[in-house]
Amino acid sequence: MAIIAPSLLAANFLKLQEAVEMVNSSEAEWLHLDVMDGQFVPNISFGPMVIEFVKKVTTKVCDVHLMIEEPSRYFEQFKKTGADHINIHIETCPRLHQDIQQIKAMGLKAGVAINPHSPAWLLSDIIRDVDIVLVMSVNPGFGGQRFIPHTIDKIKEIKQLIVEKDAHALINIDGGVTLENAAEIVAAGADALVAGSTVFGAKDPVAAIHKLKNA
Ligand SMILES: O=C(CO)[C@@H](O)[C@H](O)COP(=O)(O)O
Ligand SMILES: [Co+2]
Repeated sequence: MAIIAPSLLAANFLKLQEAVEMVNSSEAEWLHLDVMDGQFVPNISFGPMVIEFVKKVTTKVCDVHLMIEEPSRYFEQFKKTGADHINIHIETCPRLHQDIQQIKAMGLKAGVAINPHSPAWLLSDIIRDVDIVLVMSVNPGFGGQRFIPHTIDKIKEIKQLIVEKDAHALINIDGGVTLENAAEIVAAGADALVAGSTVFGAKDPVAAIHKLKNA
């Protein structure tokens, strides 16, 4: 069964506490928090101040996805406000190895996120150092987009790389995950699924999480 990480980006921001409490009452293990800076991605979402309040209510693991330029400037701040995982993009980090070591030295799990255009082999020399690979199955910046089909092959390639390199990273898929495609994504090798609109757009979000988990 996959780990489920509902993305708060799709919640009603006027009712964030209700959204976090709904996730608390569900079978989800992680809470995915999308931080966007209007530079690396065209959208601006929320930052450490919001996460600090979310952390006071959530009982789940805080999986922070940094879609920002020079993310290392903010590692300390995100740790302080409650991140358990910090995911950074391979596309924004010229010193990725150093940044990953820094996240782990703070006692957090380190994830590397990879955009749809970046090939799986780029992970070859970092895969043994990371706890999570966050595979973007949409172009980052917005919720509610359609899953890019070639991600399925990419998941298989990354899974193979993990086996070949005797690595232990979890594969987390982010973007366009639905009740219809979740089973195929898990069958390809995904360990975790981020879901924004599928969860928060559902009439019964707790049931949607249950269905994703059992996909
Ligand atoms: O990082 C991102 C988007 O950039 C995601 O985490 C989205 O928030 C997922 O939303 P859905 O595609 O599930 O609606
Ligand atoms: Co995300």
